[in-house]
Amino acid sequence: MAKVVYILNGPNLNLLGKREPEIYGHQTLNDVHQMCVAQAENDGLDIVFRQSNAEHDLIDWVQEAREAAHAIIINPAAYSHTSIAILDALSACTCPVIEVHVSNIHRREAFRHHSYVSQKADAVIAGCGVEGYLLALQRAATLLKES
Ligand SMILES: O=C1C[C@@](O)(C(=O)O)C[C@@H](O)[C@@H]1O
Repeated sequence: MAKVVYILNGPNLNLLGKREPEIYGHQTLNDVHQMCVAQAENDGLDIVFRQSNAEHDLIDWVQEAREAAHAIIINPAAYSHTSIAILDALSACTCPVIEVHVSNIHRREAFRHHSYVSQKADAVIAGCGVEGYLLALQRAATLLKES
């Protein structure tokens, strides 16, 4: 049975490709989904790919992933900087957690420099554009081969 990686996306990432392209680039979330499907196939992984603008959806999906996923890749978007609830949900998981940000949050406004989620994340990828999702999947594949 293939191992399962949940890829969860937070608020406003549905606007990827349209929203501030000078920061987030021109590829859409659907493009990212397709790229992830292709890479996961190569690595023999199954992915569950979701986006929500609602914090409670992300918490429910992390709780679902706690039972169903072998690894979690999450771009919590603005909730990275505010959500102790998402941190708590992730902290209840024993599988690897990889945090992704399309932009380099450390080169942006000061309020983006701190992420609650990073306290739990095994790895953080920021500033690699949407390629960051592929790097995260690659890392998840390595960790899951080791486990
Ligand atoms: O919505 C986002 C996207 C983001 O997580 C990124 O992918 O670069 C960075 C966050 O600060 C921002 O709120």
